Amino acid sequence: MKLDVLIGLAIGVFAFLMVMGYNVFPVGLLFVTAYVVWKFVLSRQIVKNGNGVAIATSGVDFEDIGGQSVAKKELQEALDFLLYSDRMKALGIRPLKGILLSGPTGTGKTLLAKAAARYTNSAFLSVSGSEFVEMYAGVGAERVRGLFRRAREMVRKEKKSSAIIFIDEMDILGAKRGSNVSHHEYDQTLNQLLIEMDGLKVDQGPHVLVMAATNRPEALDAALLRPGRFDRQVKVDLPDKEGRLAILQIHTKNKPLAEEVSLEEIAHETFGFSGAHLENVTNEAAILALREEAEEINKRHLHEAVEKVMLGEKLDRKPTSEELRRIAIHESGHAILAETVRPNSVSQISIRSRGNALGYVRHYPKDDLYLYTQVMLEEQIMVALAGALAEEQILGTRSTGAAGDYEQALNLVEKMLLAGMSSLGVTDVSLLNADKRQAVTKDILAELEERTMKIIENNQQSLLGITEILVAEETLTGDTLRTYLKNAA
Ligand SMILES: Nc1ncnc2c1ncn2[C@@H]1O[C@H](COP(=O)(O)OP(=O)(O)OP(=O)(O)O)[C@@H](O)[C@H]1O
Ligand SMILES: [Zn+2]
Repeated sequence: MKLDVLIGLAIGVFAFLMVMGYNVFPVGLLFVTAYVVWKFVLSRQIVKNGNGVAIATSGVDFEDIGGQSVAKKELQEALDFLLYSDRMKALGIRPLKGILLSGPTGTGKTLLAKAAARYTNSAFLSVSGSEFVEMYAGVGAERVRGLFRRAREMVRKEKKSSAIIFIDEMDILGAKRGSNVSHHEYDQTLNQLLIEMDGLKVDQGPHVLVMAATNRPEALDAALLRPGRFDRQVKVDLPDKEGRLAILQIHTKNKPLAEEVSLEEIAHETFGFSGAHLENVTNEAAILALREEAEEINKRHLHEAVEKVMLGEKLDRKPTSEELRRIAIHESGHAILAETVRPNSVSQISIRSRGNALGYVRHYPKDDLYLYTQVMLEEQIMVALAGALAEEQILGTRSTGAAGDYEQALNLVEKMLLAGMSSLGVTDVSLLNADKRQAVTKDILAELEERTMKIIENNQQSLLGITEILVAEETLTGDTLRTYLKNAA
């Protein structure tokens, strides 16, 4: 190698100079130290990128994962194949080689893989699919080979019974082959992975289990899902209310919560949040408490943290007072409609701009619903339309602030059409021409607008009253809103 020749030459020159009586020893020492450090860093780099990062698994147990009871159960059942491999072997059952975890980001797939390693007393190696993306042909495939080699080494060194290789972002490495010419390199890498998995035998050396995670299972090459490869699939979904509560409990275990705090309530309000979002909420709440030098995390800290995670940071630009009043009218319109068609459904109204929402009304979801009736869809559309209609009723004009509402309303109308809930009855919507479709949509919206406007007209005094409170206070809880409406009636 060129470098070695250079080093040899350098040593020669230094030796010559020393013999000639020059004191070059300190300079030489400096060079040697620099070389050793460089070499060390480089070798670490190769291990890190090439063979996966070994991660200590201590600390993650299945109990540390909130909710996901179905995923946990399926996973544990699959892992029992590994734990009782002797019994499996006796019965001639094919060894378990791959498990695919699929689901949205932040739902705990990595946590599940770590817990799996602990459950089965396995060495744990974690890599990301993106680490295999290289410009040089063959590098990715070589990395895959190195990864399996290293997994077997770790089993021996750490005296474990097996190894689990966790590949995050599997879709980057395992995308459908041949779908893109420039992906030729991934194809080789994927082939190598399949070869390694096919070569895994129970009676030869330590057992290696591959766990992969993806949020786009449909993008994976079908060859990966064949028996003997990733033949177990575990779906990891967003947590339901009970799951959210469990996750909140886990992440507040070491945090001082005020007596008044109800995690149930927070779980109720955070429909659609992932585990990672919820962890973020508890952390943000603690930061807020710290900022206020409070000793405990109270209700308000948690509510603000939910808002922050949901809508991003506060906008820098403050709307003018005229704009604020319009926003307040708009949000009051949404809120009054919501309380009329579905009493007790509003959880909070705000005219504080965050992210790209100027103001918002938060609703309590009807416990995680999967089916909608026509009445419910119509009510939702009316709530969406009410913002702009309130503006029109009080100020005489609508504004661009309602664009998002219209989009939502149109989506809901689309749902109704598809479900046969329009004057067309049950029909293949895709066969309708655009004009026909638009005419039906228009009819539905016109009728609902009329009904919405009536409700707004009947409640104009309350609408103005709530607007004033909002302008003064910026936010209003659902309870305060209901008390106000009751007193106004
Ligand atoms: N079910 C859960 N219970 C407790 N904490 C959770 C749960 N799900 C997610 N978290 C929190 O979110 C963080 C991220 O989760 P994790 O990395 O496991 O998600 P992931 O599904 O692998 O996401 P990605 O697809 O983005 O890699 C965890 O470190 C944990 O703090
Ligand atoms: Zn709106």
